[in-house]
Amino acid sequence: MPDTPLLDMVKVPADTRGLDIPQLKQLADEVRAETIDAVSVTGGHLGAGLGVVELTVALHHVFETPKDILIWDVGHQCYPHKILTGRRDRIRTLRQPGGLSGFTKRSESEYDPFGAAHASTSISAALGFAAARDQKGESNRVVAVIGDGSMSAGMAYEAMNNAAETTNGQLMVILNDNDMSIAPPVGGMSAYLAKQVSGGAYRNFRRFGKSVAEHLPRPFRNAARKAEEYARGMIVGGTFFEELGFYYVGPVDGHDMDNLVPILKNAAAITDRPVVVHVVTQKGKGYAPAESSADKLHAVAKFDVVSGKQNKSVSNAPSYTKVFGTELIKRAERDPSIVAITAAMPSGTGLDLFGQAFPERMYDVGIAEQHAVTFAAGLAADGMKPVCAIYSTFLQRGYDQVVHDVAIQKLPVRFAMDRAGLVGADGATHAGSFDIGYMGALPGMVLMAAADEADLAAMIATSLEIDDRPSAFRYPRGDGVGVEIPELAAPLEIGKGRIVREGTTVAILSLGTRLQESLKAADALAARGVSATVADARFAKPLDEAMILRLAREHECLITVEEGAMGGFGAFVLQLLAEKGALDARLKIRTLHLPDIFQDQADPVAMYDQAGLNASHIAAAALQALGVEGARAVRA
Ligand SMILES: Cc1ncc(C[n+]2csc(CCOP(=O)(O)OP(=O)(O)O)c2C)c(N)n1
Ligand SMILES: CC(=O)[C@@H](O)[C@H](O)COP(=O)(O)O
Ligand SMILES: [Mg+2]
Repeated sequence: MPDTPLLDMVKVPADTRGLDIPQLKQLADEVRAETIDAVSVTGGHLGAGLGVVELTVALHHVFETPKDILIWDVGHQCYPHKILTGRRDRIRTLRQPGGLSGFTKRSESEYDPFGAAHASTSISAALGFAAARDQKGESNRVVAVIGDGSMSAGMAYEAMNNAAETTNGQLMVILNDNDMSIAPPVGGMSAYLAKQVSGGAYRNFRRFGKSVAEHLPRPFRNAARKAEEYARGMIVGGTFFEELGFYYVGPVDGHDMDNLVPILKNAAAITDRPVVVHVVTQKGKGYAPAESSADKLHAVAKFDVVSGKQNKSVSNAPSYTKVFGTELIKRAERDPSIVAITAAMPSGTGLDLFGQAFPERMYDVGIAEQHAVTFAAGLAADGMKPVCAIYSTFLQRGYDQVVHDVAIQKLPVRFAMDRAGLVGADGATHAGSFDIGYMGALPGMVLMAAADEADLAAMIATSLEIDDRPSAFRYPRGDGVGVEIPELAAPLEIGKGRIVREGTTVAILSLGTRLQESLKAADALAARGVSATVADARFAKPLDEAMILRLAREHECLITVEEGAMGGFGAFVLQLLAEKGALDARLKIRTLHLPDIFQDQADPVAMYDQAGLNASHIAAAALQALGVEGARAVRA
């Protein structure tokens, strides 16, 4: 590599515009090395970013960002983009408290015109920008970069379907086809794209240049018609996109700067209709440990650059995800009607284990949560026991389907909601904050929250026995607390909580894994001479009315604690007490829940501290409610 690193001179994309192709190639090499080094100290998403290094350099070279709009789908591949857009000095704060987000974020930079993290939103957002430019008479280009995996979501088609009649040539969609999602891609679109790519060598610049001619203003077109040959393959391929009114260009080698730059320039010259440029890349490109890894190092812990060895934290308790996967296998061995559905997250949900055991009974529907839910509803309607495993945050994508296709029809779909509560480094976009409210509001829904891994096993058993209505159980990202899990957990009595510790003055009513902190809070209160009962609600719906009314009746103070936003469990308890006339001046109540803000990334414990949901906060809330002096300074 030449002496003077170009990356030291390139602070923002404008600094790349005077570079020639060899220099752009050098810059790409430097950006790739910087990305690998940065992620080795921060952890995060690696494979996707490595796959778009050349594309990122070429896009910022060809388009005048930030005036031209560049929107990354999901945004997990945006680290090279951040390095090139004035954030190289902070790239080693990625996903750290107070540091750079692991995804694109409007508040972080003018080069991030639209935030991401949930997949398949980029074309809709880009179309919005394009339509706005049309309205304002501005001619800047708008570019959306979307991966092949993210093209499996309905939202991408909704936008493609709408594009041709919503804007003229402002919109360009770069389809980043690396033939990977987190796992290998699934579905017809993936097969279609593979066919496009397999149709011979990638198109190159020499032939494409002439084909643009027919899209040039008329005076130039005749000159172009003299050209001996239009690049038929460059134009005719991509029928699917052409039918949607797009001009299809590709497939193009996304690592070949010699062709990528001129092709992007030519595609940018097409202004009479939206353009899709089908770029073929390799996820994990340029880093051997990523290239050889099955998941192309989609997400990594901190690692040693030379060996690729990750410093993964070791715990003697299994993760909740592992417990879910293992328990479901046990149940499926005994019940052939059990089938499992994931929306492109087999390893994240633990269903990869289930899929190995029962390949015919595990469905990966791609990034398609809406479809996953209604597909599960169809399975349930025809007598199967579908377990739909979708992260709490991603289930938001399929909520109307939960209401309309599952709950109203009282279909016994089982929802395994992993990543419930705060998730840490992925920050606000991935927090499972809202499912208690949005699932608990549905008539007939049985909604459970595991306090530990043994509870999770029992809730899986409980859910599988519920055949007359939908049920859901939530559990957090990360490891359990190390309690023993029975070989075959007994199902719970629906709507029944449990008293874990008897006391007299304060009742702490916990839902989910805040139980451990609630018990520590009771100890802290005891040290201050205050006796506390600790109860595990287990069910957010139906509530254990008898237990809750008794707690209210027999204690001076009632504290509810949940790993969810306001309008969830605490609200349900308050509504119950109000309806039963159990709210009176004697009873002092505090509902502890996630704060009414979107919390940025940090370590989960620190985030729960910020949220006021650790033991010291629970104890302080009780003392403050009781009017005890110095309530705030409780050391738990
Ligand atoms: C709605 C939604 N569902 C699931 C995910 C989890 N997820 C993040 S990246 C990814 C795979 C994306 O594949 P692709 O678009 O091909 O990008 P690549 O990683 O291959 O660059 C998935 C499933 C998500 N971010 N959003
Ligand atoms: C980018 C994305 O959405 C996924 O990769 C997500 O970050 C996975 O989250 P977990 O690491 O909790 O499985
Ligand atoms: Mg992909």
